[in-house]
Amino acid sequence: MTTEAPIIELKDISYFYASSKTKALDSVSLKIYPGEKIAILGANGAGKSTLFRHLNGILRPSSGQILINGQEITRKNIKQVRQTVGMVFQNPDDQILAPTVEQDVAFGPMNMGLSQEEVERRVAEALELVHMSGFEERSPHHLSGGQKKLVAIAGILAMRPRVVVLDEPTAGLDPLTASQVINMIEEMNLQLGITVILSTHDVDIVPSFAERVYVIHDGRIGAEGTPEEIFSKCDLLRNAHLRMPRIAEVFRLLQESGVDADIQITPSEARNEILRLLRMHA
Ligand SMILES: Nc1ncnc2c1ncn2[C@@H]1O[C@H](COP(=O)(O)OP(=O)(O)OP(=O)(O)O)[C@@H](O)[C@H]1O
Repeated sequence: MTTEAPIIELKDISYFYASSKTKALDSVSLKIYPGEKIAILGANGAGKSTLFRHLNGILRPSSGQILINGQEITRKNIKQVRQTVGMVFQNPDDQILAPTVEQDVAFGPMNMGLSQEEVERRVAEALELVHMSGFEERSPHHLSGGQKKLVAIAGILAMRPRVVVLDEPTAGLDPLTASQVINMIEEMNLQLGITVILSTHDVDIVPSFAERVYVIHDGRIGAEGTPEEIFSKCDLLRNAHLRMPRIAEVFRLLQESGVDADIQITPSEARNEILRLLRMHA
């Protein structure tokens, strides 16, 4: 965490869907700092998408305050807010509208009033970043789910936002495509300094991706901390309908069998711990 001011701050946000009489968010407070990689971890129906829809002004809170770059979202600054906070929706079909990939990725930068030359430059750059160069003339609707997701991310990157919010970016993707999408998200954080916030219920992708995790359950923030802190709270995870990462479960089973192992949550830390145990017992 840095000493900089938060780029996103939520103060005591609540949201009530009148149609389903659901309090989807209940006094949610959080702070996101520039350059961070954040995971919002929660089970189905926990409130992740509702939370995200507040971050670029799609929904207005029933109560509480949202500050983007220190400013409340107003009708006047909403365009600027959406250029600061780019949103990648769960279902790429909600986002992809143009007949070709190129036109689709160009949509955002064109709406920003940029010159044709600049739009073309940004489209080429964004497609290269998501490894989709060569797909310019293809119809987005005839791409695979993973490719559609990458085109949707390119469309957001072309606007050069400071923050990218991704709602369940790996949902419905096969394991290889899911890890390619996560790698690509990490690259955009590392190379472009973009703050990344993703939501997921996939506990196995969180440890190697996130620097900080917020656990959301029934519209409330249940915990905040590093992945190590979060995944040491077994009761909290169980109450939130989540679990430990598979790797950590192996170490818990070893502990139950009497092995003096420390619980690890990433493959590389797991390897180090196993090597340590092997050396100890050699
Ligand atoms: N448009 C809506 N109208 C009425 N109720 C809604 C609407 N969208 C969500 N809800 C309700 O609000 C609660 C939170 O839903 P939300 O979609 O934010 O959860 P989520 O964590 O994103 O879930 P998932 O992982 O299943 O996508 C749920 O109880 C849901 O039924």
